[in-house]
Amino acid sequence: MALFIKHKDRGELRVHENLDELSTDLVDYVAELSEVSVKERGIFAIALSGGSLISLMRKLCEAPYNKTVDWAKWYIFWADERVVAKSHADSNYKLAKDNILLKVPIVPSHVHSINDSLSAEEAADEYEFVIRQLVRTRVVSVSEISDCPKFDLILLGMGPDGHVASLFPNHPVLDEKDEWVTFITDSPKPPPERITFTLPVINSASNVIVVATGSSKAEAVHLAVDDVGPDSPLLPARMVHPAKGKLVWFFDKLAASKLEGSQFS
Ligand SMILES: O=C(O)[C@H](O)[C@@H](O)[C@H](O)[C@H](O)COP(=O)(O)O
Repeated sequence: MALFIKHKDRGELRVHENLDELSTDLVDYVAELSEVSVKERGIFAIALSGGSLISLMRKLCEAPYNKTVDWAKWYIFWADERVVAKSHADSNYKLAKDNILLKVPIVPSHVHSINDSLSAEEAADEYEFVIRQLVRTRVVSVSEISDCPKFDLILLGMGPDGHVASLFPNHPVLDEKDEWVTFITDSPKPPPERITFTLPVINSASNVIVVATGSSKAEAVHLAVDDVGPDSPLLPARMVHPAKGKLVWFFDKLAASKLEGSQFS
């Protein structure tokens, strides 16, 4: 049975028995956020990441969600993208397109993928420019607390090293305060060139979801969530702290097995 825990300062933790249960809860929660956002502002601006979370979102293409979600109101962005052609197997856009976007009636002009004909630096600049236009037209809201866009939902996976989006441990882009979108050319996870939302953008979102599954993520989950003290490594996932928004972690019990006081090992 799933366990939902309100952590005192790390948001809500949802620990699931298996991937099937996690996936059902995840798509249910995303569908709920979409409904609230469409009711409140007529739009749902969601930023996706790459990795295994996309296959966990596939149930969105099935009943009842394929009929009940207001797909015409969805605007899709990427919290991070690999700088490869859109047709390349490594492309996060291609991953989402093949698994979800082609299977539901999303408006093609609402899908904001990066320009794959540019260098990493140019693509990051152009993507930020696109988001600035969409903030002006209120497709994406503006944060009340920072000079940042306020996405309705940013969906993140987490690597075994605690990276989220393309923000890797000890990388200088973790300190970026001014840019909304930046780039790296030395990603430890291939491919090396990527663009990524910065921490101020992630932490200005209305909702942030982090999904982590499998035992290889257990140590990073512990370091990202538990009170580990200043001597432990500060993982990017621990820096995810939406100032006004809601943070929800979706784990399977393997990923949650090293959480303090864990009943999941
Ligand atoms: O493009 C990417 O590489 C991702 O956006 C990255 O942040 C991913 O979400 C994590 O590495 C988790 O990936 P897995 O769930 O596949 O481990």
